[in-house]
Amino acid sequence: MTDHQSPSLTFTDFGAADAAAFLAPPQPGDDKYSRGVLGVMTGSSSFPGAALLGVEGATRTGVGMVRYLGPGRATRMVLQRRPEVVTADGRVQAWLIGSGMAAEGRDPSVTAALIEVLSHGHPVVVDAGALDLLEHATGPVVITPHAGELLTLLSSHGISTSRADITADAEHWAALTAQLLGVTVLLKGHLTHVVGAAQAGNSADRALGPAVRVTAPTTELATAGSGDVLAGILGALVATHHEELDADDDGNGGVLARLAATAATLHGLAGERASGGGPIVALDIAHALPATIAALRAR
Ligand SMILES: NC(=O)C1=CN([C@@H]2O[C@H](COP(=O)(O)OP(=O)(O)OC[C@H]3O[C@@H](n4cnc5c(N)ncnc54)[C@H](O)[C@@H]3O)[C@@H](O)[C@H]2O)[C@@H](O)CC1
Ligand SMILES: Nc1ncnc2c1ncn2[C@@H]1O[C@H](COP(=O)(O)OP(=O)(O)O)[C@@H](O)[C@H]1O
Repeated sequence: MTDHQSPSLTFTDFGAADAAAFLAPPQPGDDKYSRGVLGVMTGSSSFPGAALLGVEGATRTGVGMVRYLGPGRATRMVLQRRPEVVTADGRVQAWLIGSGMAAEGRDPSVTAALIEVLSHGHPVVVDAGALDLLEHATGPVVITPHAGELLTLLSSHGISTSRADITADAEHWAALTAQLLGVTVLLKGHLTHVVGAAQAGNSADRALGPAVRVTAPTTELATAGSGDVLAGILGALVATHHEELDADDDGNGGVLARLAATAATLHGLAGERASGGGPIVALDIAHALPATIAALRAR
């Protein structure tokens, strides 16, 4: 526990029925652009695989198009496996940034590109190695830290806690972070906690909510790259729901929080389907997404 006050929120369970509401198929009048284009700036020479994992998560969730902009080796890996991905710059409706990057030692040109993305005003999913750049965001942001990444983020704001504390009291720390930073928080773990936050206002009077909890249906999700796939799933959902996000005027980031909880739910159910009781690798989660989405739509 901690001395830092967090808003008193009541967390409710978010499950398959809630997620199904955000998984409708495209409409007859849709095309790839109207469905939504996701820009992805992820991966590095140290972690090129994270780029592919996020792109697989996004494309298997269903999205009009993915534009991947990253380092050469990661780009080659992405294109080799997913020739559908466009690697030219252009218009997007949402961004996914930071997976497979490390804030420390990040190339200045990469930092500048990430800051430019954040300053465009599009919704952005911010993961791993871009979490230090939140102050540059001008549009809605959802962050996807695990407890260790949240610890680093909070210490950069002068808040000292521990990884164990964050895990033990995830509701508190997710709510405190949402209130402090004005971003929707998806705090990963066996239980994933999501708190929506209004961008506007300051930490003293910021509107928060909804606050929801997603329980993982399998512990096999605890494997390298699993979170990179989750970030891709969320990126696709944000891109394909950009119009609902634009119209979200309830002042507390409600749509973004529900999309985040949908991503965690889908990720868990796909992992469970892929596992069938046995071990999985991260790509298995991505591959199980279409059948998982079909099952949720059929409910
Ligand atoms: N295939 C890939 O390219 C993958 C890339 N990843 C990327 O790797 C970056 C770092 O993510 P992490 O979640 O590892 O960051 P963490 O903050 O959990 O860990 C940072 C570093 O601490 C060390 N560490 C922490 N706990 C440890 C333990 N129990 N045993 C041994 N070493 C430990 C590791 O050296 C690790 O690199 C992110 O950008 C992430 O997206 C990971 O998602 C794993 C897969
Ligand atoms: N014990 C667990 N049971 C169920 N899910 C877990 C467990 N541990 C981690 N996860 C899930 O696995 C994913 C791990 O993400 P992350 O820590 O970012 O790993 P990586 O950086 O290797 O992708 C998250 O979605 C998290 O919720």
